[in-house]
Amino acid sequence: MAQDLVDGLLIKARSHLPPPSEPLGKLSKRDRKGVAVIKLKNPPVNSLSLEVLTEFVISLEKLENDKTFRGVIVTSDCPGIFSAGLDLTEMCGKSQAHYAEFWRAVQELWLRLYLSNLVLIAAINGVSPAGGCLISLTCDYRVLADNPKYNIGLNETLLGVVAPSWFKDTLVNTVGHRTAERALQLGLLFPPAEALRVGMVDQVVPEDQVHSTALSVMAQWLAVPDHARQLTKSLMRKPTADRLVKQRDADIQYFLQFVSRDSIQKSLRMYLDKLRQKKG
Ligand SMILES: CCCCCCCCC/C=C/C(=O)SCCNC(=O)CCNC(=O)[C@H](O)C(C)(C)COP(=O)(O)OP(=O)(O)OC[C@H]1O[C@@H](n2cnc3c(N)ncnc32)[C@H](O)[C@@H]1OP(=O)(O)O
Repeated sequence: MAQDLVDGLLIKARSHLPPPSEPLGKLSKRDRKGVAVIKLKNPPVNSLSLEVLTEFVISLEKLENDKTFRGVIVTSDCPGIFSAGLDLTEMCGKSQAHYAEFWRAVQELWLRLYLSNLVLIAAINGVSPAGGCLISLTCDYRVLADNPKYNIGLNETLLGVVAPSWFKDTLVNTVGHRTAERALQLGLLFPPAEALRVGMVDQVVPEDQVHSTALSVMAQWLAVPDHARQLTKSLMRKPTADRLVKQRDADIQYFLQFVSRDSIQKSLRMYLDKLRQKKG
């Protein structure tokens, strides 16, 4: 087992058998070949800082270019938290140049994940608001741990900000227009049973079965010839991705204008203060 620890992101690239302590589930040894595991590791809440976003993109690129790998399981190393979403401190009180660099990195990660040739399975082992939810939505399949605390959704409006059009598109492509419209306006975070009902996740399983289920699902997806599956994925997703590709700079400018507004800075600061005060 090759293991590589990058700042903020633990990558376990598994080209051989897992250690015997891990349950094999229903999988044969062959099924597990060529599957990497990307574990987000940026304690305490796996927020997506510029550094994490950058490392994530580099790791994906490495896996895409290494023909040993055909699938990736995306999961978390932080107990109870898949990802708290974009790092709010990257969007508060920083320079215009910083905002631009940060937003380009968010765009880049979304494009890489959404159009990845690899099979991506999200093993969601914790709460997953906003950007955390977005990461899982870019995957081909989502397995969520059955824990009432593990809410998932795009809650941006509750922070006083707006989910960008490509966040919205990703959700619409997953759950349909009406469900997305309601979820986005209300900033809904769905508990597991609701998330399953609306199609935000594909399966809800007991917490100790998330990883083994993700591996079983992976085997099913890897049984399909790569070229046919990849072209089909591209057919389904490229029109959505192209909308951002065609206007990346304009999207960054829009973000800059939006995030620089006093009212938005105030909303974000208040939200962060509220999180900090929670501790008491
Ligand atoms: C183009 C168009 C224009 C569009 C322009 C706008 C586009 C914006 C799109 C935004 C996308 C996003 O993802 S915005 C991010 C949305 N994320 C969220 O709402 C999640 C907020 N976090 C939480 O709800 C909770 O922290 C949760 C994840 C459940 C974990 O709860 P816990 O009790 O375990 O932990 P907490 O005590 O709350 O948090 C531990 C510490 O982590 C910090 N923290 C928590 N979440 C954080 C976060 N996202 N970023 C930074 N820091 C965070 C807290 O402040 C604490 O800091 P200390 O007190 O200092 O230790």
